[in-house]
Amino acid sequence: MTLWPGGPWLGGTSLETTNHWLSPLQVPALGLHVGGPAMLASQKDFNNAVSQVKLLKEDPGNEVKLKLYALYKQATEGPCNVPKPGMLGFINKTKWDAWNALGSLSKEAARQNYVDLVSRLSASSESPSPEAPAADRKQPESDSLVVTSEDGITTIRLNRPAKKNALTTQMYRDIIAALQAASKDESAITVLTGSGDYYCSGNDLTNFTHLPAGGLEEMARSAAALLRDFVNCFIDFPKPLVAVVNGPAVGISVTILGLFDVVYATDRASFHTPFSHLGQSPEGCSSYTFPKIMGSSKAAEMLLFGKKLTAQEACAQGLVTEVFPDGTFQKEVWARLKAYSKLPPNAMRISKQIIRNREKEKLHAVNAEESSVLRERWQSDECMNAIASFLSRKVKL
Ligand SMILES: CCCCC/C=C/C(=O)SCCNC(=O)CCNC(=O)[C@H](O)C(C)(C)COP(=O)(O)OP(=O)(O)OC[C@H]1O[C@@H](n2cnc3c(N)ncnc32)[C@H](O)[C@@H]1OP(=O)(O)O
Repeated sequence: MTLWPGGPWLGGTSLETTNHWLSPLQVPALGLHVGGPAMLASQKDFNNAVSQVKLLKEDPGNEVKLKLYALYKQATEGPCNVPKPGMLGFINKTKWDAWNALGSLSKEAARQNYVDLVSRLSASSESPSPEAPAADRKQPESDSLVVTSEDGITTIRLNRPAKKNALTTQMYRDIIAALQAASKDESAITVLTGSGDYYCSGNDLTNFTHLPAGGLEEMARSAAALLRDFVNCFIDFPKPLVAVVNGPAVGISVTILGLFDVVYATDRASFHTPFSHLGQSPEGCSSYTFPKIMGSSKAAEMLLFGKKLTAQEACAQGLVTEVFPDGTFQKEVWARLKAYSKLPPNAMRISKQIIRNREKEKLHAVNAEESSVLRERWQSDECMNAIASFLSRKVKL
């Protein structure tokens, strides 16, 4: 099926015959009204992305083209308000459905999602080979992350036990690179875990003390961009992704659990999202995934009031798949994962796709919004004071 014959809305010619498969999107992107939070992609970024699409080396397929089409329309015209085409106009109806499915997504968020999608497509069309063997994997820049591949399992291990595996800026970047490599390597399953007694104590609060030349505003801008890229990698990760939660988890290490396929926890683990205490707001798509997983009032208790859950409570709420006694945790979990890793990898990928795909655009929109809100929060007195209190040892969570 081609989705791109000339249609009454866009007046393009058949893309397959002209070899300009996205020509319908080349509607002049000039003179469009755009506003919204400064954090989201600018009009210039959007125009660049529209141009970049024409340079993609590979046709991304109809499903992706449909997404690009819907996001373009939403970004330039806002929510779909044209009449639904009749049953006979099948292609136009498919396009209309895609646009309409974006609901009331703001023009700004649609523009951001369009830019993100094009950037991911450009990156993957530039990658030299679809399968990067583990031996060729670029190793993380620091020892704080250890990536290994064995028995069909790629393991990304946070390795900063003296700091409770708090995530430095470099670690976010290394995790992004590790996930990108794992998505293309030969392993069937990817695992995130921690070294030592903690799984992860969340964002390293000293990240906020390294002020760049542009000051607080620039620090918040670049942290929000990094956060968005980091979370996007989890949203888009194509293989089964398992968290092996070897101890307490705090902040972003908890929120992204909603983007994992399976979460195994030791009975020593706890799950804590103290965002209000820190003058911050939820990320990792938890403002969307947590209410879906555990219901809105349980999610609010965690995300607004910072209620810490035990492993058993988190399991009862659906955030954790299964809890194991600490003494046998590693043995039991790895034995199980080794058995799962022998299942046919393509079947697992495809099943994950079916389960997750229809949520992806929504998750990208949520991620863009959460990052944008946090960019403001990080510049607030509430947040600055909370971080100063932790760093001066006045407060511990
Ligand atoms: C760019 C993307 C941003 C994404 C936004 C993310 C948001 C979040 O993740 S919010 C959550 C942030 N995390 C925290 O607020 C946790 C802060 N840490 C603590 O409250 C405690 O350290 C603890 C409860 C996690 C552990 O307490 P305890 O067992 O008593 O151990 P210590 O406090 O002595 O910790 C040992 C050592 O580690 C340092 N450390 C621990 N966590 C962090 C952290 N998140 N950031 C920076 N440093 C951390 C702690 O300061 C100690 O260091 P030393 O004193 O040098 O030994």
